Amino acid sequence: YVNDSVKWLVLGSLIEAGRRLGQWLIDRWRIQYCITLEFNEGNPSYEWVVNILTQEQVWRRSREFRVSPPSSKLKWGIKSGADPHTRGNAVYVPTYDLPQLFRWNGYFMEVKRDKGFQTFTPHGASKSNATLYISIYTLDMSVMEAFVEEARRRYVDTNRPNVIIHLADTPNFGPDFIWSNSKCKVKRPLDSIILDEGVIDSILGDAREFISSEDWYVSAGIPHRRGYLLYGPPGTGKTSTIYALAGELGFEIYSLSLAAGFVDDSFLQRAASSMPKGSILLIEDIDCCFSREEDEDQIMMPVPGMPYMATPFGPGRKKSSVTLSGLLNVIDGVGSDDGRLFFATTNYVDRLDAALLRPGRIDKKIEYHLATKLQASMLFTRFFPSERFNAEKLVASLSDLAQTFADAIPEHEFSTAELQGYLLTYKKQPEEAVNRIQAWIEDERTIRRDKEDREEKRKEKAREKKEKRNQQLGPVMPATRE
Ligand SMILES: Nc1ncnc2c1ncn2[C@@H]1O[C@H](COP(=O)(O)OP(=O)(O)OP(=O)(O)O)[C@@H](O)[C@H]1O
Repeated sequence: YVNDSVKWLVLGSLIEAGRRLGQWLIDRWRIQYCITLEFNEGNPSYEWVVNILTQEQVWRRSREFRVSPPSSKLKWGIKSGADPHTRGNAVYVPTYDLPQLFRWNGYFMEVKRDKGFQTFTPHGASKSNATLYISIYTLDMSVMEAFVEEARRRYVDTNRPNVIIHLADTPNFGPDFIWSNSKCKVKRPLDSIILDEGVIDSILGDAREFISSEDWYVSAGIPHRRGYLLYGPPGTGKTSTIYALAGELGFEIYSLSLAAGFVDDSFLQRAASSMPKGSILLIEDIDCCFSREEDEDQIMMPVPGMPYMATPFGPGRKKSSVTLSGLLNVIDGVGSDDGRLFFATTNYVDRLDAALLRPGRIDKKIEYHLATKLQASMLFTRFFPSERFNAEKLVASLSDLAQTFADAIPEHEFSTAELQGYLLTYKKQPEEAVNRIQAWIEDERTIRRDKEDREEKRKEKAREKKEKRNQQLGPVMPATRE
């Protein structure tokens, strides 16, 4: 009995030792003959690899799926030959928690996904940043590059009918987790943007000329970058112009707003440096990082523990955490040798610093205006094209209606977005839209007057509060260093 036990013990030990040796050999073999690539969610390359895995149908043998509504951020839903009109009730996202083996170009590869850790933003939202690991069984390093390049190329091809807009709209807690949200928009035709004649063509021509003259920039020793500032009142088509241009040029947009509290110098720097070639950096509300000394509502807030020191920004004041030097550093660095485009938008051009506006940073400034009569007429015609409306049923012709509509619209008083909003309420009744326009204008004017009165009262109250507080505090010393 003892002999038998010893025999089994020795045999068991031998089997375990053999198993460990086998595992060790497999691990050694993997380390020697396998290249592993890591793709982090929030980095553009994650989207590329997801797209190629979807096209290669790597998920065919997957048995675990996460079900998402189709309206959610569809990183995995971007299918080959993406049809923007396809509608399903749900999207099935393979989880890849177990390694999946597949072949690409004759090479064996393995994909595994790590769910990542849950991060919580100061606003309470949670997000996990997943990581994909792709192991390629080869000694040839060039396969790695070929795979990533192919993934990128296919991603661009897949989304050719669309414009991809990456948004940095969540505070990030990791170095690679910046572009947290991607939207896939159907390309907007340039002629659907109603602007003064030649405006769009001049920007497009300028951008094309810039893209095609990389060699010239290099030989002249000039950084290959081009900056555009689109400024003017809200709702006049600045953002729409950039989206339409990106579609025309086949560029992806990387968009962030300086008004977002979590965007600071370091975030901006990382965001700009994680953009690939052939993309546009779009900074909205660029005026946010310039303080306004003339702001009447500034409330001097006492610094805790130092009653005679004060900071100029009261609670709730929207001031970006990005500094001017941080912003300029990013603009100077954006694609200095990569031919990337930089677009900025603002509603307050007079608040911008001259350092930002100098050529080399902003090369072209385009002003947007509130709608003219001509724009109103063109908008009307776009809303009510003659092919869609049976002219016989209308008392007046569509062109006459467009003219009457335009005549009623005062020049430079309403934005194109406001007119669009009005026309949307009558999208099937062109005559009704014309008949009611005067009443709408009167209503809008009353609403604006009321708003202005309220704003005036609010400012008055803030001024009184400020004076009262200053009297209580005594003289306010500026916060200076000895
Ligand atoms: N000139 C225009 N031509 C066509 N559509 C326009 C125009 N201006 C505004 N619109 C429409 O109004 C809406 C808002 O436009 P958009 O976001 O481009 O304005 P914006 O100038 O960027 O505003 P903001 O300064 O508030 O960001 C969009 O749906 C767009 O289609």
